[in-house]
Amino acid sequence: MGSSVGDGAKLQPSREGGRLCVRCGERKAALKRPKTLEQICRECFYVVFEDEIHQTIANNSLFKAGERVAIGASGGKDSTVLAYVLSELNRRYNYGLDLFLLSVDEGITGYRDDSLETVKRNEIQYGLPLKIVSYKDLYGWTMDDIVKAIGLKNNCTFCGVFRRQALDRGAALLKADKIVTGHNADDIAETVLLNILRGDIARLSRCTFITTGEDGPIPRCKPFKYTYEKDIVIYPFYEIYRIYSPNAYRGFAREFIKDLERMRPRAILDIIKSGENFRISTTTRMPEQGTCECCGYISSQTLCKACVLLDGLNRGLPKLGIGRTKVGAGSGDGMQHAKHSERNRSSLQGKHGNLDF
Ligand SMILES: Nc1ncnc2c1ncn2[C@@H]1O[C@H](COP(=O)(O)OP(=O)(O)OP(=O)(O)O)[C@@H](O)[C@H]1O
Repeated sequence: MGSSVGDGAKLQPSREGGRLCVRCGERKAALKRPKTLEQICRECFYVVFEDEIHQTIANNSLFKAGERVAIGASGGKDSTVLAYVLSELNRRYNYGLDLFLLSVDEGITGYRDDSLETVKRNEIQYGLPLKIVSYKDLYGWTMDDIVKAIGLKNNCTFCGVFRRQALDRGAALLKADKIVTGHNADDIAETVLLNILRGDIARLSRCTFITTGEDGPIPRCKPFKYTYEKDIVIYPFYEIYRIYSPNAYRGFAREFIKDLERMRPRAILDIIKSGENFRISTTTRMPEQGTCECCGYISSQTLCKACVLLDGLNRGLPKLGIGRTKVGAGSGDGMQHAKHSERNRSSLQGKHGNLDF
C-alpha cells in the first residue's frame, strides 16, 4: 500500500537521552519500536524484526527445502524489504529456497516505470533473478489504455483482478511452487474490517490465512502477516503512490486502523486475531472453486473475473463485470455463461477492487 506510513514510524531518539536498549541493556536505545513501543537500539531492532519473520515462516511451515519461490516485487517498500529479508533468512537458516523476483508491469506511465527501476536494482543488489510480465503482453491492454476506456472510477477492479492473475501466470512461467507477497499486518487488519463492513463472509474467513490458494495451481504466502507497516519503514523506505484513483474505501479503513494503533499499538494484531477466530456455520453455502471455461484459471464462476472484464474491454463495454452489473446481458455469445454466473453471485463481488490477497 502506498502512503501515510511515515507518521510516528521514523527512528525516534529516546526522550530520556541516555536510556539503554531494553533488549541488550548495553547500547543506547535509538528508537521506540512501533509494534511494542519498546525503547530499543538499531542493532536489536533489526535482530527482532528478522527473527519475528523467521518465526512466522517456521511456525507456519511456509516453505519446504528445494521450493522455487516467486517474490511479488512491486518496487514498493513492503516487497522490497521482503525480498531483502527473505534472501537473508534463506541464507542464514538454510531454507534451501530458489528465490525469484516477479514483477507485474501494469503499464501505468510515470508510475510503474520508476518502481520497475527499483526492482531491477534489487535484482542486482540481492542477486535474485527477475521476471517481468506485463498487462500489455498478457491481456493486450495497459492500465493507461483501460483508464482511457473506463475512466478513473472503476479502474481499481481491473488493476486488482488482472494483477492477481498476472502474478499467477508469471509464477507459472518461473515454474514457481509458491508466491510470496509483501502484505503486512496493517493490510490484513484493514481487509478484515473491510470484509466485515461488506458482510463478505467468504473473504473474511480466508483473508487472515497466511497461505491461500493451496487448492489452486500456486499457493500464496504472506510472511509479513504479523509485521507492522511502521516497523517495515524503518528498513529502506520507498515512497510510492497510486496515480489512478486511490482506493477510497480502503482509505477509510486505513485511517481508522492508524487511529486505533495510535491509541493502542496491539489493536492491529487484535483485529487480525478476531478475523482468525471468525467461524462460518457449517450450513452456510460457500462458493465452490472450479476453473474458468475460457482460460482455465481458478474461478468459482463459469468464467473468471479477468475473462469477464477483458471481454467487456474488447467489446467496447468496459463496465461489464464491474460491481454487481449483470454480465453478458443481451449478448448472444459465450458470455451468457457469465450472465448466469453473475446472477448466482452473492454480494461477494464488490466495486472497490479485489479484497482477496
Ligand atoms: N506490480 C506488482 N508486481 C509484483 N507484485 C506486486 C505488484 N503489485 C503488488 N504486488 C505484490 O502485492 C503486495 C501488496 O501490494 P499492494 O499494491 O497492496 O502494495 P503495498 O502494500 O504498497 O506493497 P509494496 O510496498 O510492496 O508495493 C506487494 O507487497 C507485492 O508483493
